[in-house]
Amino acid sequence: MKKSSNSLPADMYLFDSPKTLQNPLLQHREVRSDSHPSTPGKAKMERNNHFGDVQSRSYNFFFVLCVSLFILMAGAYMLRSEGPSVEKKFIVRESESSIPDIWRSQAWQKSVRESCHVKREDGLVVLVTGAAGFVGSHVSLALKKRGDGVVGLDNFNNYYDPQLKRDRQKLLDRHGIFIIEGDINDAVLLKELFDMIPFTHVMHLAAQAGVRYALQNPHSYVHSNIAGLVTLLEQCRRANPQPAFVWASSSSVYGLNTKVPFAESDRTDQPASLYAATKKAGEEFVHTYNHIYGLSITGLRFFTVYGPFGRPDMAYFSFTQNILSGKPVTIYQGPNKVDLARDFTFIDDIVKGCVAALDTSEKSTGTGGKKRGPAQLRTFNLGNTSPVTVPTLVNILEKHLKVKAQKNFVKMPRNGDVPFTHANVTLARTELGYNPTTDLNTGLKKFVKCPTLEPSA
Ligand SMILES: O=C(O)[C@H]1O[C@H](OP(=O)(O)OP(=O)(O)OC[C@H]2O[C@@H](n3ccc(=O)[nH]c3=O)[C@H](O)[C@@H]2O)[C@H](O)[C@@H](O)[C@H]1O
Repeated sequence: MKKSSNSLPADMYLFDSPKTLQNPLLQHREVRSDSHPSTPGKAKMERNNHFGDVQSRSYNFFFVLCVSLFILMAGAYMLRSEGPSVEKKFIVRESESSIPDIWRSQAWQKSVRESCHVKREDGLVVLVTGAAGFVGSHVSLALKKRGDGVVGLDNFNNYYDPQLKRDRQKLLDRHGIFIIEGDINDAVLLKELFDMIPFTHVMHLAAQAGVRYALQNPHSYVHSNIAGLVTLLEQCRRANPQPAFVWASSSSVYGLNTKVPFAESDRTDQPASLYAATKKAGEEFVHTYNHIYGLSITGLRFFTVYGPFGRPDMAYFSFTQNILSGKPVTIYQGPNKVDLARDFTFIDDIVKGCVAALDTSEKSTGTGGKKRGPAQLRTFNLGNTSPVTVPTLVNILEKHLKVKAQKNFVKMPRNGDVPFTHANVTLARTELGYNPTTDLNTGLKKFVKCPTLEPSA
């Protein structure tokens, strides 16, 4: 068993410039209404009354049919269009003829190769998906700083302010990490990339995150967390050499499980949200790829990760913005006004868990799509092991911000939330040397100092 000794230098938290972060839920896609069916002509009806009646009735029928079809199609389109237009950047290229010139350019290929350059003995060569995201940017930096080769892949979608992702990209760029702007559903891009670089590992962190947003845009979860995952796994199983695959599942897979603390062997067949259902589905898919193709796979169930450079859609972040701008915070409560609780886990602890998972991954056993023997398949909880209630989270924020919060307590809506999470990390401790050391008070103090924070507009 190898243990990770990675630690993160303080300068990884420095942003180029503070930015005001927008609420992604306020963005809407416009619905087109300029395509009406054409009206049937009158001329033939006037030439023959009888035939005209029949024809008129069939024209009327045809007209009603067209209008009904139009309404159905418009309705379907409007349903798909709710919420931010996260889907607009999705690209599914089907042939090599559609490869953009830039990928063929020497400059682009040089950027990819240099980013993947390994600077330590036995260093890894890692593709990090979601590298402009919260966890992805931190993990990429940690790997690069110890001498591994790292290239990122991110579609820079607008689920939350893409400027934050661009700021992370600039930081990674300063450390020699190139992020390819592309989608995990783009099989042609993936093939091109794997043909160029023999990745030893894939750290798959790209996902449609957020529990409550799944009510508004379920398709984006299916697209990223299921279709995108399968596209990436397809590429990994065909690759020669096959990389070891480490990916982000979620504490949300425990769903309605009431046995605490949550252990990896507990029930995960009762998801409470569509987000959870897609992560659980992902766990089933990776099992299949391990079984059929010999891919070495490690799934990490993250428990409510927070910290500097974080996600503005999460409660600790949006609460901070609201407190700073004098707006109330809405605190959900369970039945009988029971406080909700989360096993909030600080980003540095999560990064150590991710790096340790990469370091302890065994090689995949297949080559070029054929399994040669059984391969490693693991699942670990990465949590903090000490749940904290949401009102306590707000109290800690008030203390560090030195501002009193206006608190609105409301009954928890039926939005996919679960009342509490609590990780048992015995397995990760034993096999990864995982040892979370940052309590919520210390972690939020670091978060509040992050220069990206500004009051909400
Ligand atoms: O571990 C995970 O698997 C997930 O963690 C995270 O989900 P959650 O644990 O739901 O975090 P987060 O939104 O910060 O809400 C925290 C608490 O505040 C409560 N909450 C939230 C909003 C609000 O307005 N009021 C409120 O009380 C809310 O009811 C909850 O009790 C990731 O977003 C998700 O992508 C996934 O990774």
